[in-house]
Amino acid sequence: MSGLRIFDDNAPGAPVLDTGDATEIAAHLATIGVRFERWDSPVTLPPDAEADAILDAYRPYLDRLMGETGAGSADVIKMTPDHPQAGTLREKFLNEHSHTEDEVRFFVSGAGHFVMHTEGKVFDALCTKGDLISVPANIKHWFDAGERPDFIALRIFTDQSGWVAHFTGDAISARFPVT
Ligand SMILES: CSCCC(=O)/C(O)=C/O
Ligand SMILES: [Fe+2]
Ligand code: NI
Repeated sequence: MSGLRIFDDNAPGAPVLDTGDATEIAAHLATIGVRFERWDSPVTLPPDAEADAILDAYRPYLDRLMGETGAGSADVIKMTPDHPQAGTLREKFLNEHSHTEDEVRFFVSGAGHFVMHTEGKVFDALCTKGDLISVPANIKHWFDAGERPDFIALRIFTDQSGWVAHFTGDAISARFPVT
């Protein structure tokens, strides 16, 4: 189930809000400019579907999203517990960073935490199958799907160079473990 916990950024372990209600999640995230939607999409795919088949199946949704956001490209990220780069990618995404474009992701399956750090607060959004999240450009954040990541997500890019992160050097994610 999707969820949201909000903390003061100097008080890990003591959430000021903890909810699993999608309407409440969306409303709280909207206060920091984050778009969150749960999509009841009719798409069904075999668990071993290739990236191209996933992109094709979601093409109508992607076209609409890309039209709305002005994005130019989309890809699929698929993480499994035995992915050879699971550890390396986890380290990379766990370091607090920002992007110069909105980070738009749709969870086709599985789950992961997007954690935003802004206005003296930490917003830990647990995204699960069917969730769309858009983290605005320049908001500090990190991502964690744990030691055994298991998710497929669509990623939508405006930046022609693909995934470009600006790391803050703050080790805050170690103080706010989410998995
Ligand atoms: C679920 S997509 C992988 C994470 C990612 O691209 C990112 O920028 C996290 O902040
Ligand atoms: Fe990011
Ligand atoms: Ni978790």
